[in-house]
Amino acid sequence: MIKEIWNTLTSSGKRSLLLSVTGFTLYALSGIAMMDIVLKSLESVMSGNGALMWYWVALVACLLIKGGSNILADVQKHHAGFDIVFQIRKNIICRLKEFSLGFYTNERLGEISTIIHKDVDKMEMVVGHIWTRMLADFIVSAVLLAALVIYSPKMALLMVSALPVAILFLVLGLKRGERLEKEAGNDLADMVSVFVEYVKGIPLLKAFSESRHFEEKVEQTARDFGQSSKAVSKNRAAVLSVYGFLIDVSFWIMLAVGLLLILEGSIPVYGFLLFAIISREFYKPFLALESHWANYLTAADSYRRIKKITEAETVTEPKTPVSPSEYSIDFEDVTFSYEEGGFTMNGISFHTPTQTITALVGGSGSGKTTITNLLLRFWDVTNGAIRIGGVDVRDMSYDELLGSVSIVMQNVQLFVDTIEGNIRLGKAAATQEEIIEAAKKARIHDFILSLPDGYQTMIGENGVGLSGGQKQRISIARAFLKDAPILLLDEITSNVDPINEALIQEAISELARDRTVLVIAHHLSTIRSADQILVLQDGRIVQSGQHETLLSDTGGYYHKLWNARGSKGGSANEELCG
Ligand SMILES: Nc1ncnc2c1ncn2[C@@H]1O[C@H](COP(=O)(O)OP(=O)(O)OP(=O)(O)O)[C@@H](O)[C@H]1O
Repeated sequence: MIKEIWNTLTSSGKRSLLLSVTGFTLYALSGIAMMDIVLKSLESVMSGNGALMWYWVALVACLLIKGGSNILADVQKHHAGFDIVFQIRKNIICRLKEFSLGFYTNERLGEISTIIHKDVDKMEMVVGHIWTRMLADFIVSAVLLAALVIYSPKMALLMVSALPVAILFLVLGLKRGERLEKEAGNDLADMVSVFVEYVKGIPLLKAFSESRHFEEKVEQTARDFGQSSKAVSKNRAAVLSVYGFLIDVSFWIMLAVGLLLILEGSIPVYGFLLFAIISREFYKPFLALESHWANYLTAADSYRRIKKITEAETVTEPKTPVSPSEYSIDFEDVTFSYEEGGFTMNGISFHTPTQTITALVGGSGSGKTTITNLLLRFWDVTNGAIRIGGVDVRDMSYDELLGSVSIVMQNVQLFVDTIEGNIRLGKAAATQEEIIEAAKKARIHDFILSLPDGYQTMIGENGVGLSGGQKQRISIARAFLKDAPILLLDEITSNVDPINEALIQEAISELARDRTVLVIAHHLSTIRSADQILVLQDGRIVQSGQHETLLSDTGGYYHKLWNARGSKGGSANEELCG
């Protein structure tokens, strides 16, 4: 991690880091020098040498160096910390754009947001606040040890006598802490994820009087996190107390034996006092070792989660992308499964000629959405191929693939922006006229004009303030504006009033014209005139053809679905194909 973080820093970040370490080192050394000067001046006063003036000058000089180096270290440590945070966030943002959209279904929103907020911020703490001080403290210790060994090897040896045992004890304690920290980190991510899910689902849970069950789940994750955090703190406290005690043992052995050395005349009183005072500075990084290390562990855990994003698989782009010349769709013996042992699609083959409509019908979980997901490369097929205009979708540039497809799904995603801004998502460079034209085709223009701020009306998060049908028509306007040759349509099943439903149906019929359309059909009546109907069951195409032909097979699955459609069937004038 240390090497990777160092490589992530920009050259100015690296410079700031080194300057900060230098500043902290000078700060500590000048403080120690001041103590030595005071001792020396005491010795000189006691022995009657009157050079006190020079000691004062030296003290003032050291004080100025101490103050200046502290300012330098503090300013530069923040520069280094912000540099690493900015670089990591920049890397993550770049990666987020490269992932297949399937990544976002797998990864939980709460976990991603914890990584971006909390984990990345911890990196600032490691680089700015921990590394700089830790490095400086150890440099100071090494300098002091060298100086004290030269002054009195015996006393220096006594000073470090219990250190190896203390450090061994600490390392073993920290190893245990590492495992506990990891568990606590995972529990935190789980808690945040469940909490976000809970908050997002409150209206639904209330509607189904199901909130108690979910509250228990939230409580349980909070309890798990509380317990794992407690285990971390308990372990840390125990290890720290024993470790501090062992270092203290070194110190007191040194003083006790030091007194004997004074008596036998091996060291002067000045030397004894020098060790008594300066050894405290020598021990400082060792005493802070546990907290440095504990912070390092927390940061390493965060860094592991950050790498889950920065090293997750992205969509592979072809070396030499190919563009299709027309927009037929072919699935050729496609095999796919989301995970081992889970839902599997087998031998899916079909051909949708350009500018025709293919409807996907089948029970819930039969694989209709999976077919559209595979076309968009949200996941890649395990075997077989998917082609647009004869070109394997993996040979098209991902941007071109996504640019060739408009999607109108049931769950419309709207952003906190103006209505115009939300429609403009279909084409960033669209003119005002183009946006109005798209809204007219989507049968939403009159409604927008009836609002006090018209196209500049702000809409709340996820379209708060708009009805389901209005949101649908805004998403249809986006698709008109994008004007892509392929349209993926998830037929609306949510309850919209009859007027909205009729308007949506009219708009969709117009949108479907002259495009290659794959429609996930829930109302069989609306796709009776589709050019082709694919009937899916458990991840396989069990029937295909046109409505009348399929219906005439009285033993077939389509016939069964048609008879079971009941009130969901809709009326004849709802035909998708206009
Ligand atoms: N991201 C995923 N990871 C694992 N399994 C998944 C994932 N998405 C869907 N599935 C599973 O794949 C199967 C097919 O799902 P799919 O959404 O394609 O069905 P569908 O026919 O569109 O259903 P519905 O009409 O209810 O939307 C289901 O069993 C579903 O649980």
